[in-house]
Amino acid sequence: MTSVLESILDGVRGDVAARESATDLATVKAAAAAAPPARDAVAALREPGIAVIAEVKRKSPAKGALADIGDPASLAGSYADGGARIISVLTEERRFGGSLADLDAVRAAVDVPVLRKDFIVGPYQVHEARAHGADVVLLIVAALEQNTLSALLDRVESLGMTALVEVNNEAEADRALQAGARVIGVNARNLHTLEVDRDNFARIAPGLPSDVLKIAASGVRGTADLLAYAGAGADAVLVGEGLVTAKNPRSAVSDLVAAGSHPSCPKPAR
Ligand SMILES: O=C(O)c1ccccc1NCC(=O)[C@H](O)[C@H](O)COP(=O)(O)O
Repeated sequence: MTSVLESILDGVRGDVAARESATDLATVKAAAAAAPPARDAVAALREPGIAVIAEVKRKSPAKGALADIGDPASLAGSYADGGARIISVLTEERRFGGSLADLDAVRAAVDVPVLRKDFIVGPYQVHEARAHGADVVLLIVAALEQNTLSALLDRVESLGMTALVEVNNEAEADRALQAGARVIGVNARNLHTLEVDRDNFARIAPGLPSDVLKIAASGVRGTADLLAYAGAGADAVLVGEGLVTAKNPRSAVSDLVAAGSHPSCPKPAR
């Protein structure tokens, strides 16, 4: 049976092929080269306290419609005002309702680094990300052969961006390290089954080198989850649903930021 991830990837490959036949790689590369330099996301993640990466997420395969986000720039502005260190923008269209136009709008609205959150399958999307102002690009280990993962990571870094390499188990974490990942996201959500296991981070993070930045992704509903992830060694949490469904996204972010910088919060393990 086709897993959720495989079916997302099938759609993404078709969409990338269509965009590439409209605008060729050379044109996208030139636009990327002309873009202002990428912001330093690693420095942002290394600031004191647990970093909050706040996501612009309209819908998802797991939950369906989450939020009617008419103005992603305004939402991103609220996240940044609340203290988010990085804004994550889901650009996948079919299953998440995102777009590169969302990335453009968010890039223009905030000064903090912006993550292109998508299902990257090849170099075209990496150059596209840079051309649209992304500073960070997500690479999902489960979606990529090892040689492709290593090549894409090198390409992301060669464009001055940071690769956030996502894993869901120890074998994927080993592959991320082998590829040279310096920023690893441990997703609580299994992208094949959509099952969320918040203990996943605590199982995997202790096996990662101390100089690797560790991001706990998915399933953060409030400060208790942030504190649990911090106690297990997280440098940052990545939050989507909990923020887009909040009555006041700015205060939801600032509550998380306050919890993550309170003296009683476990310090990032670096
Ligand atoms: O969110 C999903 O349903 C999903 C399904 C399949 C692949 C990826 C998916 N989500 C991407 C993410 O990693 C999350 O958007 C991100 O970690 C935030 O998660 P949450 O805070 O639980 O919305």
